[in-house]
Amino acid sequence: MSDGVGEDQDLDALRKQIDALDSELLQLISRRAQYAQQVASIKTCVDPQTQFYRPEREAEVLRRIMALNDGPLDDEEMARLFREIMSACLALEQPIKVAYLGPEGTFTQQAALKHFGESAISLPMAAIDEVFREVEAGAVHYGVVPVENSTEGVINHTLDSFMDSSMRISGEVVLRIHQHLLVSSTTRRDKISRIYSHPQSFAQCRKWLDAHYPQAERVPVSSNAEAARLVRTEWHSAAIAGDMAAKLYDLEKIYEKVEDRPDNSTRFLIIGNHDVPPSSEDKTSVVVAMRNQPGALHALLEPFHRHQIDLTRLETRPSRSGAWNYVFFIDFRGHQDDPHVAAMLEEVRLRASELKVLGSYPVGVL
Ligand SMILES: O=C(O)C(=O)C[C@]1(C(=O)O)C=C[C@@H](O)C=C1
Repeated sequence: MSDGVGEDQDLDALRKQIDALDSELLQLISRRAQYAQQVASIKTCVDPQTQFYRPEREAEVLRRIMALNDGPLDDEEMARLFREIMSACLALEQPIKVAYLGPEGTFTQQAALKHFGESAISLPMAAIDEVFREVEAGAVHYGVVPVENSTEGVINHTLDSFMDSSMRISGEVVLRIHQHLLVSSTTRRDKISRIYSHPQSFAQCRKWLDAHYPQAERVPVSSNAEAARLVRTEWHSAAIAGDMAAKLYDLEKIYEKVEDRPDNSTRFLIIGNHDVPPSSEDKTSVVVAMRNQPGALHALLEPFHRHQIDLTRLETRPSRSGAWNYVFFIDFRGHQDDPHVAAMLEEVRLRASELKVLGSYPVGVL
């Protein structure tokens, strides 16, 4: 049995070691931040209109850290810590403004902070096209919009916005979506007769709700955060929403992770005004219009196959003009500057009635 004295001494000794390491870490992080400041002055010297945020470099930094990591913290955890250090360094160079599909507390805000880190200034927008407009107008540096969910499929509004816009995709981020049943401190838990949520979230939790709350009225609202807000005002209501909304409105989770599929995740796109140079692992997104004739889809896909380019997604949207008979959204591995990708795109351009490259960007790291 321990007398407590030896234990205290062991603890003291370990905490001294931790203090010493923290002092070293502090100095190292400060030196890193100074280097970032020097990088910023070189960038401004070379080009006064420079981009401070460099997605390809950030992806490389995080990938390198994950490859070097030997534990005990896992790779993702370590990358998240470095994500925050880099976010703070970038904020020293230039505070980065990011518009996202709001309101505050949505999964899109969570995705924005996961991608840019907590030092970014995140601004909620009421609709997807507003995010596009803010970026286009230069009111913010970047925008974040959802594009597809593993359970519910593509978010058409985002794809349609790309058809009318000159915005470029500069990154992607995938978020595991966990939905919870939330109540406030005044909710009568045995009397829940109404549940609020966004239609997509209802769809992701349909079976769970049928099994647990078959009688409750399901009221669709514009966002999960709005659902959480409404719960605060009604004693017989609950909301299906995520952690950020729960925290923002101080709600309690009475059931956690109620999504029907355990791998439920949403992919978000980062939109900006600039092309991103290659990193070691990139994806490209294009939108292609084909004439309405037999074999059109085969003609479109054949060059991808011949150049051995790996398709990661293919979506069709109805065209909105005569020229755009079939519109395909295609994602594939590789960067538009890679010679074999550039050659393939040239061939597709000849076969299509229109081809627009939406951007090449690093494959999501976190
Ligand atoms: O390497 C750069 O260009 C930097 O500005 C430094 C740094 C970093 O902290 O590592 C910061 C911001 C950029 O988005 C990328 C990397």
